[in-house]
Amino acid sequence: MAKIGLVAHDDKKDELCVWAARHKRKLSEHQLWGTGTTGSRIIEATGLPVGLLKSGPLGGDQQLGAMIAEGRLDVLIFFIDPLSAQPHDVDVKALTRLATLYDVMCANNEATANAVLAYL
Ligand SMILES: O=C(CO)COP(=O)(O)O
Repeated sequence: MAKIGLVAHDDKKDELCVWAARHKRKLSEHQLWGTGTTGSRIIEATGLPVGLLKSGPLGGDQQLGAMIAEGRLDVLIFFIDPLSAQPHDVDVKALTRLATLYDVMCANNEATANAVLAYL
């Protein structure tokens, strides 16, 4: 069982919810964590249990980063919106940086998320 973090920027939340619903059975085999809004939307969309952290801009990205640094997260599924500026861009960069540093599987789009989930 892998520990998976789920995050999406606002314009990507629908896409992540549809993806999570499509992969509900496989995701149910793993322990799920999400930033506040994304995690709540995934619970609504799938009924899967998701541990809720703070909303991303309020520290949720940093909480996921801390989980990575402490070895408590195996996979990060983070649908980033490449077309919008984020007020908390430094947090976004810190999270993806820690995922890279700690060699955590990190999927920033649907194609990669599919590949990661197929691997698990
Ligand atoms: O901002 C986010 C990722 O950077 C996600 O946070 P929310 O899921 O709370 O919207």
